[in-house]
Amino acid sequence: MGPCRQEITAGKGGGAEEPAKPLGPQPDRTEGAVVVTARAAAGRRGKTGAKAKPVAGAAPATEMPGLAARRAAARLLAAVVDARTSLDGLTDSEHGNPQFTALEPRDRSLVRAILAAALRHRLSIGALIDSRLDRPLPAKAGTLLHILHVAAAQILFLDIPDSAAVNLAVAHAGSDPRTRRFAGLVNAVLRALAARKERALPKVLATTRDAPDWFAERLIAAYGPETADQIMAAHRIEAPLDLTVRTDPGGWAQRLGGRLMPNGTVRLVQPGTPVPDLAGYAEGAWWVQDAAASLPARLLGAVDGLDVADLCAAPGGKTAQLANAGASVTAVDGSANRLRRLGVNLERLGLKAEIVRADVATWQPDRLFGAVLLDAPCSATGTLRRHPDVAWTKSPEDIAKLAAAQRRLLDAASSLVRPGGRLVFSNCSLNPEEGELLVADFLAARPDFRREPVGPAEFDGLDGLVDANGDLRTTPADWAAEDARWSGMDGFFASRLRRTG
Ligand SMILES: C[S@@+](CC[C@H](N)C(=O)[O-])C[C@H]1O[C@@H](n2cnc3c(N)ncnc32)[C@H](O)[C@@H]1O
Repeated sequence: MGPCRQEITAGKGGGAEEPAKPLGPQPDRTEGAVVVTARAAAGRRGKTGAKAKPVAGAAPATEMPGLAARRAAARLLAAVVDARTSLDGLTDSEHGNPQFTALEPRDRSLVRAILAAALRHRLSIGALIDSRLDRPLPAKAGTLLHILHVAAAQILFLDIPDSAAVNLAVAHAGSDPRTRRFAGLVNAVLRALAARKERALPKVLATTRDAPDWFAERLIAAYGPETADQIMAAHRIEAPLDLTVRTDPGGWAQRLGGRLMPNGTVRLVQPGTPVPDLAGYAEGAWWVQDAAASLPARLLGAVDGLDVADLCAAPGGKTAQLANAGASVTAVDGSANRLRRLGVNLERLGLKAEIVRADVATWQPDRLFGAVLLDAPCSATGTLRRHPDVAWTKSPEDIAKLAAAQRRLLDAASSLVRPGGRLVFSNCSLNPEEGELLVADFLAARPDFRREPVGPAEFDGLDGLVDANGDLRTTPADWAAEDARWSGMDGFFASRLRRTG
């Protein structure tokens, strides 16, 4: 099954390390083009004459401060783009990649920040690197390319001195037998990139879509070119921190220096404090939940005193909403680890639910439910602002497989609804195959269910988020604000169905 990319507790913070001291040669500030070839070895000159110097007087590569973090960043970037491994798993504090977990917390934050920048701008960075080469790198130059991307992400998007980023990349290349002979090329390309970034970066950002072709094409087909471009632009920016609060959202917005969004979500931008240290966290006044993720559970309507099955429930954002609204919730999920997190989250919030570990496809409880929510595991393409690896780890084939699996889960969920009861199907995908088309297919096969269209005025915040069929459809292009940092929401789909027979 696909990953679940919905948060309830602490988001993973970015943040650069303190500026590293310049090590060895300073970047060449020459504005002219430096065109280098793949054959340019250490000591060769680029066309401007910028000599690719070795790192003079530096400590052995393995001892250079900051090098382990860059190695880990390049290793993880390779795992994401070459092996399509999820970044969440790789950067898990306990079970993540050993090169990552061996780092100090400050370096882990740095690696996360580098990877976020490298993935959010992957094609722009690639275009800028290519523009510094007079011929493509050898086909097998994967490691070299990852070193260049990691350094370019720092030079172009992070608050790290160019000289530190360049020198660490040169040392990194020089310390690896696969890339040693390209250390000079790394030096020359990155120096040239740093020297020209003020002019070249805005140009390339304005003309590049930072998404794989298949991803962009599907967005354009589903939403039209204008909205698709807005969605892809939103993916370049770190998403705000959204909180669902138990009571008094206006008061909490004020206390936390945030904004009250139309649906009652409290939105913060770069709060500068780790989530667990924010006021209200310890006493369970709120939980982290994207504004769009808070909408599907509300489509069940008044649930006070109602028996609700929350299927695929962990880590429990929607369970918490339903329990907070007075429902008697049975939270079902197949993952023991994720259910543990759900339990911890509910405990912090002082909320209760019956927790069941089961495969939703085969779970057969001894009763039916008046309301069922299936928040299905999906491609998570709607969460790309928060998980920029998704575009690079997923493929069109994955989407077809995930849609088929969700269709099976929807059939299983439908068998748990009492006649007359409601079923809400939701996920955080932007692909109609996993949303609109899937529900159309279900309804065509199931005369015992009908769609119960959502009225755009049913509760505050739905304005503009309901499609012609009465389904909820949100994208990162919604809720556009003047300042992009306050804009958007995750891409979500939700359809409300009623069992008639
Ligand atoms: C989108 S996430 C759920 C997010 C959650 N509803 C929330 O609001 O916090 C999908 C969840 O489905 C679970 N899952 C995937 N396949 C499952 C299956 N066949 N049976 C039960 N749970 C499953 C995953 O473990 C994951 O926790």
